[in-house]
Amino acid sequence: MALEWMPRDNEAKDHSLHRNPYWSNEAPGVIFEKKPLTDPAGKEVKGLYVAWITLNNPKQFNSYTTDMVKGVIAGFENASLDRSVIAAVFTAVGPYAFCTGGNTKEYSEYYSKRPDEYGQYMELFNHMVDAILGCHKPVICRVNGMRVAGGQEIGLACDLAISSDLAIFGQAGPKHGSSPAGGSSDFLPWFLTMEDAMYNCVSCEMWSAYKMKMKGMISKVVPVLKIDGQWVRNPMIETDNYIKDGEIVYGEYKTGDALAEGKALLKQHQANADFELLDKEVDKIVWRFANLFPACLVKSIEDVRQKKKFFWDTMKNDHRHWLAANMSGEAFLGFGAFNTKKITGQDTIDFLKFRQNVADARDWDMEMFAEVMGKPKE
Ligand SMILES: CC(C)(COP(=O)(O)OP(=O)(O)OC[C@H]1O[C@@H](n2cnc3c(N)ncnc32)[C@H](O)[C@@H]1OP(=O)(O)O)[C@@H](O)C(=O)NCCC(=O)NCCSC(=O)C1=CCCCC1=O
Repeated sequence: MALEWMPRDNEAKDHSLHRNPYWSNEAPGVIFEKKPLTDPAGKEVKGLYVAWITLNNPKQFNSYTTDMVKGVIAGFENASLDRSVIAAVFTAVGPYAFCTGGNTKEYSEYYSKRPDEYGQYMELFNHMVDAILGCHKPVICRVNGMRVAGGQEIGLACDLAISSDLAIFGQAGPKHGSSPAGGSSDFLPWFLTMEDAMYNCVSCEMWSAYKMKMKGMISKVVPVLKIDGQWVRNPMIETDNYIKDGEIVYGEYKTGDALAEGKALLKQHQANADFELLDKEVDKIVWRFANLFPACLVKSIEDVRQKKKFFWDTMKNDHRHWLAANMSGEAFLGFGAFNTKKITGQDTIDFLKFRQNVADARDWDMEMFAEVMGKPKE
């Protein structure tokens, strides 16, 4: 006799935390989808899914608004708790950007000079990073375009990145009034050498996908331009040569006429980018994961993730407080300058004048701020 006599409740419970209030197909928003798992021949596997969490704000380069942050949290928390989900894919709409971070319009027009409001926002932002790092499914960043600022931070929180070769990677904070304290300063030194992490974090220079692949920050780069039926690698980036005149040129921007030609070709074709190869690579990884023991897989992933979490968990509350305070000073100026670039014709402040004012121990009042901001054009 077995144990049939023991009372059992066999009705499957619903563990999903969220009922999609922050998901929508309307931009700006976050799209949450459960796509069927497919085998290498493209055949659907019954009852198993991949959760796709898609940032949908292409007009503003998929920057996340406050409500979108909530949508991302809901997406990862539901994916984590869904027993039919194999992996989560984090991506965005369109051929230009995965994400360029916080929405600078919201930052400038609402959060600047409201430090407590921004502190509350940062709690949501930190929760978004925690939801990615805490998702009990493998998380793949499908980098459909540039991954900049907070976009780089939420991308680095993912377990693996597969990238379009048109993507660029970097930070924008020190140029536009913030610091890469949404994860990059904690994660990047794990991905790159300390020297590279330092420079990429602070310089606001954008590095190509090929360069980042070479440096080990992402898993795979694929072309997305298909011209006359042929895949064409990013025409602005050197990929055919490794060394020129004793310098590593692979992954660097071309120069002179070659760069101008590349730019023109990109301008002509980027809008019609084809993500077939990108999706194939994502599917390949998901299929590999689907054919591993789920518990052993996620335990292994979370053991590696823990190293990223170590510094993030140590620093995240401090980041929240500093970023809140900063919203009344440099962030007011930096995001204000970027947000008013169409009014003034310049997207940054006059940094040297600002430093001169600081050197003269000037009060940080609106008079001093006005001296360094652009002026409305006639
Ligand atoms: C370098 C850029 C990312 C790309 O430059 P470029 O290719 O020249 O494109 P643009 O013409 O600048 O941008 C195209 C349109 O998109 C709008 N846009 C771009 N990014 C944002 C954004 N983040 N929010 C809102 N709108 C955005 C841009 O205004 C253009 O619109 P238009 O109407 O003119 O067509 C460059 O775009 C850039 O530097 N963007 C700003 C990046 C930025 O500062 N992000 C916020 C950084 S701070 C952050 O993310 C943080 C995260 C958590 C921790 C704290 C924190 O600060």
